Amino acid sequence: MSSALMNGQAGWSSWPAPAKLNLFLHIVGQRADGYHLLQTAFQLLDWGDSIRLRVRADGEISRATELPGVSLQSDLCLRAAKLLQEHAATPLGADIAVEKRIPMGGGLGGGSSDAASVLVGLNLLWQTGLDIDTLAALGLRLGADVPVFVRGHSAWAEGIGEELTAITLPEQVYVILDPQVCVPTAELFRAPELTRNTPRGTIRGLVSGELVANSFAPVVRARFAAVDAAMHWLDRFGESRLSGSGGCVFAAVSNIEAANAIAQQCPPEFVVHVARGINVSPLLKMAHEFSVAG
Ligand SMILES: C[C@](O)(CO)[C@H](O)COP(=O)(O)OP(=O)(O)OC[C@H]1O[C@@H](n2ccc(N)nc2=O)[C@H](O)[C@@H]1O
Ligand SMILES: Nc1ncnc2c1ncn2[C@@H]1O[C@H](COP(=O)(O)OP(=O)(O)OP(=O)(O)O)[C@@H](O)[C@H]1O
Repeated sequence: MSSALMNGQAGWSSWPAPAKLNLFLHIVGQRADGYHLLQTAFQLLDWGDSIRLRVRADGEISRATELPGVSLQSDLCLRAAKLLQEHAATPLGADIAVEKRIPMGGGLGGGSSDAASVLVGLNLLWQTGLDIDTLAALGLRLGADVPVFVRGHSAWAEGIGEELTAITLPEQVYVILDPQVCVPTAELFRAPELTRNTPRGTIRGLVSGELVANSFAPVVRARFAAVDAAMHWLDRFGESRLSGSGGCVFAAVSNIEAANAIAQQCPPEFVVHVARGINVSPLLKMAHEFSVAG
């Protein structure tokens, strides 16, 4: 492996795990097993977590950094590594460190992206040779949002989020507000007041800017006052939207300078991030560089 891909400490390599926004999200039905059918647009961002991986010869899979509030059993990075290890029947193990920037339970897909980066990174480091379709299918067993991060392209999504069509969107700047509330996704999907028959949209509608609604927004705004307040505040600068099941909210702005000016005015109860939409994930680029470096 090229030494340029190692991050200086013996045996460790660093893998990006970008955040996502759901540019819109329509819940259009429900499957017999209770999972919801939706339409959404996943916009990958140039901002996110970093995962560091180090191969172990003894087969152990171990967490090298603490993830507050996340037990070893529920840690998506450890679960991703174990799933790949079992599926590929490799005797190798790994140490996994996460540099967390994406707020947990914020609707920005942090846990899912971390899991995807572990799957893609270890598949290369362990030389298990699984193709992207197999990795995406393994990822889907960990969460509905994992496949888009494995495939590494902003995408139109249907089904439960796994039927993906890569799309190329303008690389827009976004101001993202984190109202610092952890919204439990499963509980939101169970909400009796959730609209489950939103009319279907089209990619053309997305591109023309008609599709901005999120079926979760009325429910989340009614249940979490901080999310409602964040959307009200952001509405002064652009049409605010909810990402995923929340609690993070965002608005598109014309350029970085405008975004930074808005960020500077942000009230202290919200954490603000400025990020740019990207069509291709840095994970995909890293995987390519790694493969080329051999
Ligand atoms: C809201 C979104 O973030 C939009 O991108 C995703 O649909 C949620 O994806 P995720 O966080 O990866 O969620 P998962 O871990 O797969 O699912 C958590 C729980 O939410 C419910 N769930 C999830 C996805 C879906 N399409 N329908 C559901 O009803 C299920 O009860 C599931 O047990
Ligand atoms: N590596 C991880 N990073 C973040 N959360 C993790 C991780 N591993 C397990 N989790 C658990 O998963 C839960 C959801 O985390 P995540 O940050 O992906 O939420 P989210 O952004 O709302 O996801 P989504 O947008 O996919 O619904 C967390 O509350 C946490 O308990």
